[in-house]
Amino acid sequence: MYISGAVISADLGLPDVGLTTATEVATRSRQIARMTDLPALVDADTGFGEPMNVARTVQELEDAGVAGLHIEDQVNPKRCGHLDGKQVVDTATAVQRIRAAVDARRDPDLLVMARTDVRGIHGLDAAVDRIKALVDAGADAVFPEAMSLLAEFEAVASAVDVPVLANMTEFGRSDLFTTDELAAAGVRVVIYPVSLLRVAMGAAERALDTLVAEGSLQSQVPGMQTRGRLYELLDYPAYTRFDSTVFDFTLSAQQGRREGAS
Ligand SMILES: C[C@](O)(C(=O)O)[C@H](CC(=O)O)C(=O)O
Ligand SMILES: [Mg+2]
Repeated sequence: MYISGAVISADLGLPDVGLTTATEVATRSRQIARMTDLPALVDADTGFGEPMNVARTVQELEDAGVAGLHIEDQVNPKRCGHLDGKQVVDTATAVQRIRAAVDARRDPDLLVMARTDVRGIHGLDAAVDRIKALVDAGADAVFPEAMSLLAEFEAVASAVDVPVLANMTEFGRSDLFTTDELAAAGVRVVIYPVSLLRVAMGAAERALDTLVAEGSLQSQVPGMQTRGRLYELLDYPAYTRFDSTVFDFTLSAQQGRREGAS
């Protein structure tokens, strides 16, 4: 399960250009990680400062309950890896960030993933060299950003022994390869970082247009998550052990109230 920096930024009404703080990302990560038993991988951007800040970021995220995080080699202010005009730090600085992250973790199982944005600036060969240096520095997995061809993933996967991640973000540099295609290219982890935000916000905008056009959301109801499903996800029934009235409503009672009101 992936916790996206771009989505945390959007959630705060901010562009994804390094404006969020480590505290905001850790707080949101804690809220998300507690809702699932799946391992959570969080986007730690550049680590929020110098290598010493990277160390503190790693511990804050570890305390938030994530299973792993990735640190990238962009300069600050960072930007979406699929945009033009990115800049990266030199290899020594990138390596220092990863070393700081690896040394700072207290849980040896916390996954430290190194992301490199070099591909979009200096090309694939330079990206592969950078990735090898990051793995030598202790990275447990790698995230080659803004790749465009399957063959590029293959080149990275055959250059290192650690798992390789593919970023299948829409409207980016890469075609949206299938998981089978990526697996055949040696990729072991795939993220769809902003996809559910795009799906949900696409639906929200269409619903608002409908409300303006039709004066009601009635026609949208079949596409909505039901009240029952939401309550199931939030585990309402579990709270009846504290207060038996918490979950004593029925849909027919609601129906009755509606009819009574009309
Ligand atoms: C993966 C990513 O870092 C993110 O924050 O989710 C972004 C996603 C995006 O902007 O599409 C990225 O830089 O690729
Ligand atoms: Mg990001």
